[in-house]
Formats: sequence, structure tokens, C-alpha cells
Amino acid sequence: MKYNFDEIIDRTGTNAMNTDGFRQYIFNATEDMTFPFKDEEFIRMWIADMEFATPPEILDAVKERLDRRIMGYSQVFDPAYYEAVSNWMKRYYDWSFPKEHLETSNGIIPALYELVEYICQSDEKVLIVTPSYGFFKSAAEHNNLELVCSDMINEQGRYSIDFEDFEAKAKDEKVRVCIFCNPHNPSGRVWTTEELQRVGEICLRNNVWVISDEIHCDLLRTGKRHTPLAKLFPDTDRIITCMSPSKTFNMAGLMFSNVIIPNKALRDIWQARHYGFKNPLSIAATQAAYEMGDEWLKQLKGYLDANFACVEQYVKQHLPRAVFHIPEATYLAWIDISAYAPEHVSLPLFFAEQAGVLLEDGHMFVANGEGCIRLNLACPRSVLQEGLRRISSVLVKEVEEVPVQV
Ligand SMILES: Cc1ncc(COP(=O)(O)O)c(C/N=C2\CONC2=O)c1O
Repeated sequence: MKYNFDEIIDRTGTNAMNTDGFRQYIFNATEDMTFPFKDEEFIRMWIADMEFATPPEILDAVKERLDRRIMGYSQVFDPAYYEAVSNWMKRYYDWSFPKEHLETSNGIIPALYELVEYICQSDEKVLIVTPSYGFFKSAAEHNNLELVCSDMINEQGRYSIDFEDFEAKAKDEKVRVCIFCNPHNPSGRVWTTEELQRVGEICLRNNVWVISDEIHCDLLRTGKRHTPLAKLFPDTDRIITCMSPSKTFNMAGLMFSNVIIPNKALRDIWQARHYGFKNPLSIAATQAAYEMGDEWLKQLKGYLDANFACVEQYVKQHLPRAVFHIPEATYLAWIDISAYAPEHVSLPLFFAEQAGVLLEDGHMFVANGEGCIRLNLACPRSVLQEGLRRISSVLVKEVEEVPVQV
């Protein structure tokens, strides 16, 4: 079956954050905030969900569950669920874990909030590398814990961990947990096994638990390989792995993720305190994603590869002083436009008001992101090309309509 990623789908009236939540999320404003563009005129490149239809195989599984006609209290009881997850991990990452380690959550963000609470004492600290997905900071704040940031090294747009700084901060006896993004949002880094080995060794040596947030692990550029952090440390039970098909298959609204907790004491706390009931439609969708999502994912990856090639060519042609490298993972383009960006303005507000483009910038990624914007490329190519044209039209003069041939 050939999937149509060029299709433009109307999301208005669906309670989508993407279309209706941007005023509050990006601008901390109310619904009466006005722009020179109608809402439907915006090119939306901000929040990380996709403009592509959720795979039909997943939607069919949801419809099949609906046809059972009773939506009562539910949890994962069917062993076929673990089989689906376990087979996916084996096939894609050559990794396996015991069934009893698998818990589920109504999303990874809630899991981060809970795990940090269950792991840390009230005077302990949370370690992250920056720039960072903003909710890693929220997980510390939600639990009134101090956040410790280790700025990554940025060498002309190529990010790496400053291991000397990271280790110095991990040595702080009050640092108790590291929330580690593997692959990394927003840089798109796929960490090498050597980098992962160093992160794990430094944390475990300093009695720091690791929550490895691997939500982006399926969204790799063709040819790249993901390594679950826990796979490299089979003898420890201090690495928790968070994964979900929600990012991979555009089903974040179904709020369902997998949390692999090898430590028995922590799992007991989770089982005692975590709200265990789950949405039966989300269970059905997640199982179907892992059982039948392969072909859609393969075609999605090819389409995203082409979108990234389009951005690379466009930036070289129209924004030659910007710094952009095609990321190894995610569908997010992290672009340093400091050579062009107006100073002392909010870039998201600038692009919303001047270009009619909704995007996120470095200030939304905790720290160490100055001058950078992040573009969601999980959209039809025609939409991407219009977004690029609008962005460059407000940064440089004389931008002609250039449908980029990919
Ligand atoms: C690293 C990471 N962890 C967790 C989540 C959310 O997990 P959920 O609670 O949905 O299961 C996201 C979504 N990232 C987004 C969502 O919008 N913009 C982003 O960068 C993420 O990038």
C-alpha cells in the first residue's frame, strides 16, 4: 500500500493543540490575542505532532475495538500487548526485557513527573543536558526539585555532551536522577554507543538514576540505528526506559506510553501510586502500531528524508549564513539563524506576526539555544516549502518562489 503524505488534512474543530493551543502554549496569551493572519492562514511548524493521517491500520484497530461497543474500565491484560511491544523492540533494537518490567502510562510527560517524584527525596536534584525538551525542566519544577543543567557543546551546529561538565554535575551528591533524551530533542542527535556508555557509567558511578526518554527512537534518518541506553547496561536496574508509538505514528492524543522499570522497589511504588486504568482505544491503537506499523513507518521515513533534503537545499540557497545539519533523528529541524535574526525580539512572535509561521525557538528549550529556531517537518512538502519561503522572506530580501526539486 502507498501512503499519501502529501494530503493536506483539515484539523480545525478537532480540539488540536496544533491549531487551537498555540496562543497559550507559545505566547502565554489568551484566545483574544490577534495576528495579521487568520488562524487557518498560519503555517504551523511548532508542536511535535504530524500533519499526516494516523496509519489506517491503527485507525482500523480503534474502530474494531469500538465495534465491541462497551468502553468500560480497562487495563492491559492481554499478553498479546507485551508480545507486540517486545517483538518490535527485538526487531528494531535487538533488545528485550522481561514482561514484568513493563508498565504503561498516559504519556511520557506524566511518567517523568511520577518517576522523578518516586526516585528523589525533597532536597535532591534533577540533571539534564541543554538545550532540552522543556518538560524535562517541568518534571523537576512540578516536584519542587532543583534542576541542574549541563550545556552541550555546539560546534557549528553539531552538538555533543560536555562530559567533563556532565560528570562534575553528576558528582554532586544531591543529584539523584538524570532525564536523558535518547535520541535528542531538539538537536536530533542519535548518541553513539560510546557516548551512551559514558553517560551510563558516569551516572551509575555517582549513584544517579537515569530515565532514558526514547520517544523519538523510531524516527531515524534512513540508515541510522538507535541503541536503547538500558541495552548497554544489562546488569543495572537503575535505568528506566520510556518509549511510545505516539510520536512515531502521530497518535499523541491517545496518551499512551510504555515505561520499562527494572528496579523492583521502584516498580512496586509505581504500581501502588500510579493510576492504573487506561483508555481501551489507546491500548488497541498502541498494540496495532507495534504489530502492523512497519510499512507506514518505512514510507514515512523516506518522506521525511526528502523533506530534510528540501530544507538543507533551501537553507544553502536562501539562508547561506544559517547553520543547519540534517538531524540523525526526529522530524524536527534545529536551525541557527542568529546571522539573520532580528535582535531583542521574541522569534516565535516575530515569525507569527511577520511571516504567519508558528514555530518554537531556543528560549523554549531551557537553555543553550540562543538564536536557534525549531521547525516541525512532519508535514506535506508543499506546506514545508511555503513555510520556508515565508521564513526566509522576512529574514532576507528578494526571496523568489522556488519550488525545490527533491
Ligand atoms: C523528548 C520528549 N519526551 C516526551 C514527549 C511527550 O511525550 P507524551 O507525554 O506526549 O507521551 C515529547 C514530545 N515532544 C514535543 C511535543 O511538542 N513539542 C515537542 O517537542 C518529547 O519530545
